[in-house]
Amino acid sequence: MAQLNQVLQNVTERIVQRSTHTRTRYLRDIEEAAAREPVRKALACANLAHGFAAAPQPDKDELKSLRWPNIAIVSAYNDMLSAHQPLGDYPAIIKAAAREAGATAQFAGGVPAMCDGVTQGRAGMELSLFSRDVIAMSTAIALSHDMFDAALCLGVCDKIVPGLLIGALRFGHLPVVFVPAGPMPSGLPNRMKARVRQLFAEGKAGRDELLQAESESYHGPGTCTFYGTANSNQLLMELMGLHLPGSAFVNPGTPLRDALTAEAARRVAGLTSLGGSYTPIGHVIDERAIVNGIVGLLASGGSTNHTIHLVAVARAAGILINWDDFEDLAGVVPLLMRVYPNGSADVNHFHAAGGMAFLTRELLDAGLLHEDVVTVAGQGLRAYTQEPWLDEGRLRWRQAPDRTGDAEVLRPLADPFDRESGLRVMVGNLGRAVIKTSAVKPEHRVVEAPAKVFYSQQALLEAFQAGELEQDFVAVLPCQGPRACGMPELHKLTPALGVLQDRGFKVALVTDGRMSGASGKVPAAIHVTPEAVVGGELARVRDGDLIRLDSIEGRLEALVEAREWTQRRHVLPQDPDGGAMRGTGRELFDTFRNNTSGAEEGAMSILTGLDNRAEPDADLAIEREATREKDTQL
Ligand SMILES: O=C(O)[C@H](O)[C@@H](O)[C@H](O)[C@H](O)COP(=O)(O)O
Ligand code: SF4
Repeated sequence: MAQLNQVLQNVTERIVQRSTHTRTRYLRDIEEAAAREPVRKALACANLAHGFAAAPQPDKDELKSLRWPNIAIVSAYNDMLSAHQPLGDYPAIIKAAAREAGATAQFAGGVPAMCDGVTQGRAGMELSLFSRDVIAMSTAIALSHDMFDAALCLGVCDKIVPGLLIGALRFGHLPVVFVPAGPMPSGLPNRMKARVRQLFAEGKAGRDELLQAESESYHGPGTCTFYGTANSNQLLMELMGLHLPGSAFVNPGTPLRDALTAEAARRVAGLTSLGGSYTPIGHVIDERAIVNGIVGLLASGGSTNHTIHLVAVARAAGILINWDDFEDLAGVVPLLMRVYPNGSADVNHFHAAGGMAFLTRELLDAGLLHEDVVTVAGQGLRAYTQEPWLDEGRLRWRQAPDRTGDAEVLRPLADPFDRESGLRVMVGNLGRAVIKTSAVKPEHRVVEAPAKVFYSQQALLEAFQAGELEQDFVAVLPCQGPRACGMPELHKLTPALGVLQDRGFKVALVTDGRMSGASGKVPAAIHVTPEAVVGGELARVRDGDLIRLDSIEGRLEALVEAREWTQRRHVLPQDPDGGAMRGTGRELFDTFRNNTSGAEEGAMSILTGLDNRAEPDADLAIEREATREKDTQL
């Protein structure tokens, strides 16, 4: 255990060193912004009167008296995301609970939220990644009213929690609690849904049958039950200390869910400078919290999207991380959870088997999480080894079960699903990439096959339907990166590539685009950086080139004779930005595409002015090699 903890300490110390300049400045900035009295006291009368003009009289009196803390509600409610639909009822619960706690609460602002399930495979997916930055900016607009002593962020899905968190961190002097809605009850198992999709892709199931399966899987309010980016977000909010303990996977529309929402309002009021335990979010999210998030993501087989979002969130707090940090932790963090796409269970099964409290205790006791952290539940992460329950209507917390409720879903550290968590950084002559192998069978973790280059998902799917892909091949999709077309998820490829894999062909995907957190069984080296349209090596690949994807050794290579390779031109399609999509608003995001950083820097089109370019530097590589060598001796 001591050796595992040593790697955790080494990686954390490396991040602290790398971030000294930016983190010091961040802490200084939030110190200067912190107020020891109601923030709204600094407003002129006119500003203040505008701020409470529409408030109900009791709140107006309190807002005018400057006695009580005032809480901002920032919400991503809409009817498009099943996960966000329950949030519509939360402001009323929050306002009532705030008053009980001697505080007021105002709906400070809404943020947009895109459902990646609705836009998957469509032009709207090209706005998805940058919607994270729009959400961060919208959060800032809400909090910019300067009426607030704390905030509650209501959001669940993919880019929404990262966007809310980036925005809230830029008001790092405020205490902030994240409030989730929880997963929908289990419907048609995800594996059966995926099976019907493959049958449909093969023409063996009709559209009615497919729609029936999808509707039985996605059937009500709440987060989709696979372990994708949305549910990875919930795990991160717990392990980074921004949820009340055990909030992540309590179903919506239940008494326990509503009790946790009300308690979040009471708790955040108590965390203000007026509440006696001032806990600004900028102190909760420090290097240790970020490392705890990475460890939890790895141990759970979480979404690859967080090799981008977590980097961006860390930057917003002045903390610089890169993919080497993920990989070095992945070398010692075991896989303790198997939830679809990494298994057949869903997050409700995980929760019932012991859930976050069990997982947190196992990792803490192994020295794989920093315990000495600041959280919204108080000092130390040990509180998160408890789960909430209602004792005759009273919200309480109790210890996690000693044993897992289902060893097929959740394992103790002594008996992991895998000694390593299955996230690798791939290096070689095609650039740097990431791959998640926790859902890839061992026999598919090395693929060496001829390249077939496609410049769109549609082109590959048409080739599949035409029967042109009945062979071993590596699908290479360049020009899918952030600057090219907003780095869409290419998850629509999963059923077709899954059919070919099931037919016995060795298939893999290499792209500078993303995959969904729900992708999994087909080996995919994604987020290739630098991306093709800025000179990345994917643009040199030609049909027929032998590509080797070796996720065991972490190598991604075009096996082309060196001289021929370097003499090749970069080939880009006529319209490398994927073409202006008429009627989809794509052109409104030109500024984001033109200003975005690379995937390993969080693909950020905001905060790019911060002095935070952290490249994987030579010293780091030497140190990493040394750490690796040491690890192999473990
Ligand atoms: O990163 C993710 O987890 C995905 O973006 C997810 O939020 C999205 O909804 C998937 O597309 C759902 O999977 P299906 O498309 O397979 O339903
Ligand atoms: S998990 Fe994905 S599909 Fe489900 S509501 Fe969230 S964004 Fe939409």
